[in-house]
Amino acid sequence: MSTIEMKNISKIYQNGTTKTYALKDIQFKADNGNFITITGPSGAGKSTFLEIIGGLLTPTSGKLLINHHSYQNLNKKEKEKFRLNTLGFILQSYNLLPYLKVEEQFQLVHKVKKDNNVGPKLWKWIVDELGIQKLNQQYPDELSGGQKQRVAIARALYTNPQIILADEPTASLDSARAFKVMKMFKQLAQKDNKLIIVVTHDLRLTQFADQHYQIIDGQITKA
Ligand SMILES: Nc1ncnc2c1ncn2[C@@H]1O[C@H](COP(=O)(O)OP(=O)(O)OP(=O)(O)O)[C@@H](O)[C@H]1O
Repeated sequence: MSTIEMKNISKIYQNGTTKTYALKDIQFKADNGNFITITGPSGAGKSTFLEIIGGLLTPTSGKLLINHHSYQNLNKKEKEKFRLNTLGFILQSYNLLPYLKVEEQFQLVHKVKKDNNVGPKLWKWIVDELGIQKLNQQYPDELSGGQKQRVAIARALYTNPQIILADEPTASLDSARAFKVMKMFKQLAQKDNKLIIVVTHDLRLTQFADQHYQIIDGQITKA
């Protein structure tokens, strides 16, 4: 069972004397088995929201509960363990290592997390769904933007995370590919009981989600 809960989360960025109120008193709860999309205009706070859940950013105030435990109370090692074992993060920048072939990108993940990664059957399904079967021997700079994005999605799924956070995971994909990825996420939530949260500009993607939220001006509402 994986649950994320945000209680009165606010985030203020401060640059010199300039304050930006990126998130304002957010209340949010999500359970495993759900595929959730979050849309909103540019600068509304979507990435900030996702990065706080993923532990990449610390909120200015409020509480983040993961599986009913306070994330902020975990020590550094426990936070690293949670991120490695439970979380899959698909970032806007693909973050592929330029000197590794595609198959080596996955092997590297395996070196870092040896156990409880995806089994061969699920991995084959993921690779087929993403259409990356033939890319194993390519280096990132030999791939198109869409191919890089699909490899980055596969890499995040390799560790078989319970919670998947994705920031604009289909920005470089054409509509058909983007919809295929959404269907894959929906299936992973339903069949493998994962919690998947996708932040996107693309309103068409919300049709695949179990729940859809909007973030506007730092505030979240269920759509
Ligand atoms: N490191 C930072 N320092 C200062 N302000 C920031 C920082 N990161 C984000 N902001 C500001 O916080 C607000 C929310 O930004 P955020 O990136 O979360 O929005 P977003 O909805 O993800 O936007 P986009 O869709 O364009 O990626 C914006 O006003 C942004 O300019």
